[in-house]
Amino acid sequence: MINDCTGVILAGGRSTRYGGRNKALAPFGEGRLMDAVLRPMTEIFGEKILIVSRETGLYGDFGFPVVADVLPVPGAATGIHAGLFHAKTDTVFVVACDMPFIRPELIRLVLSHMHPPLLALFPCHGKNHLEPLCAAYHRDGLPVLESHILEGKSKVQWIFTNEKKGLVPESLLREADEDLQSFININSPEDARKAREALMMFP
Ligand SMILES: Nc1nc2c(ncn2[C@@H]2O[C@H](COP(=O)(O)OP(=O)(O)OP(=O)(O)O)[C@@H](O)[C@H]2O)c(=O)[nH]1
Repeated sequence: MINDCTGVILAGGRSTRYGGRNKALAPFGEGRLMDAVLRPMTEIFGEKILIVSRETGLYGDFGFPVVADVLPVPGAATGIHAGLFHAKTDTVFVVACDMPFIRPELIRLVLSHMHPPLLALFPCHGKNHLEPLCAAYHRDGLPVLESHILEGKSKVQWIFTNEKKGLVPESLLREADEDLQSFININSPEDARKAREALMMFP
């Protein structure tokens, strides 16, 4: 178990592409989509997990603290900001509530490369495709994150300067997760249907 880091699950989205029904609570496997994300996260972080949302009343029955966004700008970046703001550790590992195939090995790999002076560390695969919603962040990045969000910039992967930003290359990622399934995310009911099928074939 990793002690000096908090696992943060982003769950304050509007699920527009999911038809407006909260996808975090959608049935998935033997539980809900959120349960599928919580399982690998608890394997790594134990009790040290925060669920971050605009509304804090939605997730009380998952057994983890639910904390509220701090900035009034909707978006995943605001959730990351709130995770860093509320966490009691300097480092957080953030994952979206719609990434049910995230592998504990991948989380461990990313965190093993998170060292000063990095403020953010992103998995990188394909043609320079960064994964800001499955990444590690340091508390010292809060001010820069906050000012960019308030300026209306939401692409977290481009907020940090090159010296403060690290990338975990695809070759290393594949050692932890050969097919990079960790990065599959569920946006629509059709995505969920395909993922449930995959789950039945490869439980
Ligand atoms: N805390 C918090 N999380 C957010 C917010 N907006 C999005 N998220 C989360 O960020 C992750 C990625 O969100 P998206 O899939 O891009 O957006 P979404 O709102 O969930 O879905 P769409 O409305 O279909 O775009 C999901 O885990 C969301 O729950 C927000 O304002 N606050």
